[in-house]
Amino acid sequence: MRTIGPSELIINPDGSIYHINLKPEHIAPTIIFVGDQDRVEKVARHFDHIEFSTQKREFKTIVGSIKNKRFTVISTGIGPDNIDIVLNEIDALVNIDLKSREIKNQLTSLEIVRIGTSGSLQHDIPVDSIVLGKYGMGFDGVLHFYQNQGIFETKLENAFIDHSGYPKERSRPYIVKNNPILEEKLLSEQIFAGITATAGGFYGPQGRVLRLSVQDNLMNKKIENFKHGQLRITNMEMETSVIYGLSRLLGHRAVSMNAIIANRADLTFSKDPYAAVENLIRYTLDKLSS
Ligand SMILES: O=P(O)(O)O[C@H]1O[C@H](CO)[C@@H](O)[C@H]1O
Ligand SMILES: O=c1cc[nH]c(=O)[nH]1
Repeated sequence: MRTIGPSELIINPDGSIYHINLKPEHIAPTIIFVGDQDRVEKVARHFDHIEFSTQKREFKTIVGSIKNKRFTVISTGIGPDNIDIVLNEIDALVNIDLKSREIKNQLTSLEIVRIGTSGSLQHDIPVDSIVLGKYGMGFDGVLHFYQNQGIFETKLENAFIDHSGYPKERSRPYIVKNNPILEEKLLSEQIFAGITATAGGFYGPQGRVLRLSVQDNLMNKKIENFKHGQLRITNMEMETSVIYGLSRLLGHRAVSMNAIIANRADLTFSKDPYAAVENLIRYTLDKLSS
């Protein structure tokens, strides 16, 4: 059995894992990811009981329960690179024996739900609505650093690359499906569903122009126009592709839910983004705890 060295799996003196400062007992079967550390308490406000709370850097965690169902809610901060840290460390807490530094024989599969914010790319998906990502489309490149055979939707990727004339000097966009059983639990007629695109930045990588021009100012239009059967790219944010990709590789079940706070096609922004997020928190917790 392979032993994982101290430079690769870093354990703090108190026995917690390096960045997120958690121990195995802090990982509930259902994990909620939020970007903003202040959103952790907004989720936990709905818990009947709170058992633990901690924070290191942008990674704030509260463990609690609703009707005896246990949740760990953790802030991931901004961006796909942070998901690489949080998801690998959470997986290590359940699937690696921290004492022997060996991978366990019996692996645990977690339910992972992102409660995030995002920009809509479609005129008919307005601000303050909710979008569930059936697929994550990664412009970020993180999944290309892993052995990723069998998890990508290659046909769909090729159709998008042909449609958009995606620049060769960027990393190849990759597409990974969510967990359909968890999707069924979370979907309803009240919300939109489609491909959630993930960018490695908020401005240029999402086609926003302030002082700097972008390499291809038609890219958002091409993303908006892409159709594959019934599927289209609904929204853009900065985490979903890596959540879906790493969850598939590690055997976890993930779905990403986003409150639409900006409409990029209409150039509009929510008048009350906090109310939109609160609405998504209530919707998601209700579905997960019923
Ligand atoms: O509100 P959160 O969950 O952080 O999500 C979105 O907001 C951040 C950018 O403002 C990115 O993390 C993006 O994905
Ligand atoms: O447009 C948006 C809105 C929220 N988060 C993003 O990453 N993009």
